[in-house]
Amino acid sequence: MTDTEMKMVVVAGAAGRMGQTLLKAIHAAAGMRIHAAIEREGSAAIGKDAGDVCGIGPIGVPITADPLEAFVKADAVIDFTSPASTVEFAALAAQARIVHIIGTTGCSQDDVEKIKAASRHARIVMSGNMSLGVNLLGVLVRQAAAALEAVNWDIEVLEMHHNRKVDAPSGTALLLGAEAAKGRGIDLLANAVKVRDGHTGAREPGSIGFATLRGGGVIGDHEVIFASETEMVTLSHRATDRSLFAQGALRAARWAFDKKPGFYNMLDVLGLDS
Ligand SMILES: NC(=O)C1=CN([C@@H]2O[C@H](COP(=O)(O)OP(=O)(O)OC[C@H]3O[C@@H](n4cnc5c(N)ncnc54)[C@H](OP(=O)(O)O)[C@@H]3O)[C@@H](O)[C@H]2O)C=CC1
Ligand SMILES: O=C(O)C1=N[C@H](C(=O)O)C[C@H](O)C1
Repeated sequence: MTDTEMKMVVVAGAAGRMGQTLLKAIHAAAGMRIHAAIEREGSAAIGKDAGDVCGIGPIGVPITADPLEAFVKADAVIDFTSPASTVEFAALAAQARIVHIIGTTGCSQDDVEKIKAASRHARIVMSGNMSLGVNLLGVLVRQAAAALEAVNWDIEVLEMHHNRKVDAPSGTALLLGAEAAKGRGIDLLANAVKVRDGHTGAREPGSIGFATLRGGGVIGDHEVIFASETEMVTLSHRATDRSLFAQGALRAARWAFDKKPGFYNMLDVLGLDS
């Protein structure tokens, strides 16, 4: 391992589902070190050893609520937290000139603009899904949407997640919807139907519909359905272990290390056609 490789990594939201998964993945990764682990001010995890929190035993890294101190000598921060904290961390990552990997979903357009502004000085990779499979699926959805013309084929995106998820539709569903819109040459925001309730009227031709299911411990299921009068094509992905997302995030951090400041996504990291 040399100074030209990713080493010192900060985990934001260290006590969360993804935070714990990331701590374990970084601890096991060749050449990478858990430089710091941070949580929200007032969290019950503050002061605890990050290794104890994620179940690998003590590693001598206490969880703190001081992101600036954590970022200053770090190479990267990996952040699966909440929109407000992610916007704050992007500004601090820019100040510290480090890599910022963002898995947080549910960010508003305004949040994304602020994150993009921070990417003038930070190398930021942001994606609603860090897995190879979902990003490949996105490329396939774009191709299918381009090939199956809107006049005959309706597009619906269905997702199911665990009962603790707080945002809807999922970041992945929106990523897949965006790829479908790209394939059709339309704007997703102007054509998305995210809620149906009551007397909705007939389906708007050319729209892209979203349906959200929540229940149990489902890690992440997604389907993109192309439906015509006479046939149906379904492209789908199922995540069966959260370590999938952590491995994608580590890959993104390594990739971003020698890049120029900028706003990147997983298609850039994976070298898939964008
Ligand atoms: N892109 C991808 O591939 C994936 C994205 N995700 C996304 O990642 C995010 C987190 O998911 P998940 O781990 O399941 O959620 P959790 O709620 O389990 O974890 C989020 C953690 O972040 C903490 N947090 C909130 N605010 C701050 C702050 N200001 N500073 C430090 N820590 C903070 C939370 O603390 P507290 O609970 O005290 O608020 C919590 O411990 C979600 O947006 C989810 O959709 C998840 C999986 C894959
Ligand atoms: O909150 C989750 O758990 C997940 N969130 C991401 C999303 O919103 O798509 C990715 C994954 O599906 C798990």
